[in-house]
Amino acid sequence: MKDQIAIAVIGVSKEYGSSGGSKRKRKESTALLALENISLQVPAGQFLSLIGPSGCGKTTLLKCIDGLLPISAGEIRVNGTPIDGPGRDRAVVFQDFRLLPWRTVLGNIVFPLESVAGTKAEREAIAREHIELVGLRGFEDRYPHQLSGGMQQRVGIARALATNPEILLMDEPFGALDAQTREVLQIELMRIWKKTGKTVVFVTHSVDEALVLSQRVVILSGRPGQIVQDVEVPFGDDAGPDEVRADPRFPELRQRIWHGLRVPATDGAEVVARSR
Ligand SMILES: Nc1ncnc2c1ncn2[C@@H]1O[C@H](COP(=O)(O)OP(=O)(O)OP(=O)(O)O)[C@@H](O)[C@H]1O
Repeated sequence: MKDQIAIAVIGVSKEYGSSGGSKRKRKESTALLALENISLQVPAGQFLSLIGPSGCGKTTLLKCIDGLLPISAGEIRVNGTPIDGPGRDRAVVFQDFRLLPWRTVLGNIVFPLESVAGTKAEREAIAREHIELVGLRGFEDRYPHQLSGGMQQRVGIARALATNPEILLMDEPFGALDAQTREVLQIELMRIWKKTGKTVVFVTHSVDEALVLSQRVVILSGRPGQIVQDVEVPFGDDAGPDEVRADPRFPELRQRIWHGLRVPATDGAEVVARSR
């Protein structure tokens, strides 16, 4: 299982505004090359972070892997099979949680299970297991507006995991949270990742967050996004945020990633990233 390739991105490019209409019309329209010739293999169970300047195509790549967005060139395979749309083997966690406001915590987590076979009692039992996993026992009957941002994102993570996808795609999941909540959820996510063994692709703007969480950091250039560096993170899966930051190798790695982020965009886009 460990050496199996969960996600293979093979020579993928993505151009927005390039489908439909005549060739001349497409050229005249505002076609935009977001990703260019991305190739990436993610072994099963790996925690990989994608980092890059704003607008470099991180979300686009995540959506392409999810199958939500058609690609313009190349191929994406999940467990060796080319994808042609979203599938139950993948789930996404969004920055803005995207919970159903009229449903309780339990109702939100049950929701994706409703299209899956099983009785109501079975679905609720699975949802309760995941409520427990993300530390929300006792909050089953609360509505999203009654929860803090951090708690809402715990629901988002539980909902994504409830259908037992093999791959978790996380699009800046902690970007909307304050620094303290963010760190608490980073620790929680590490615990959940180790317990579930999911393959995780995690988009972030934060170099520190990428280093604290991941086994590997892939750096994209400014638009069109291309892979400029692929960095193995050596701190080990059991190192918490404080230990990672205290590691003598941390400053050098951090510097190396920052350097990678300074590769100028071919279209002159601004290079932006956050240190935390
Ligand atoms: N639906 C769309 N139609 C046209 N262009 C789009 C669309 N979605 C994204 N883009 C453009 O594609 C480029 C990549 O966008 P994307 O959101 O993937 O970048 P990102 O790296 O995730 O950005 P950020 O870090 O700011 O969230 C940007 O220039 C964006 O304006």
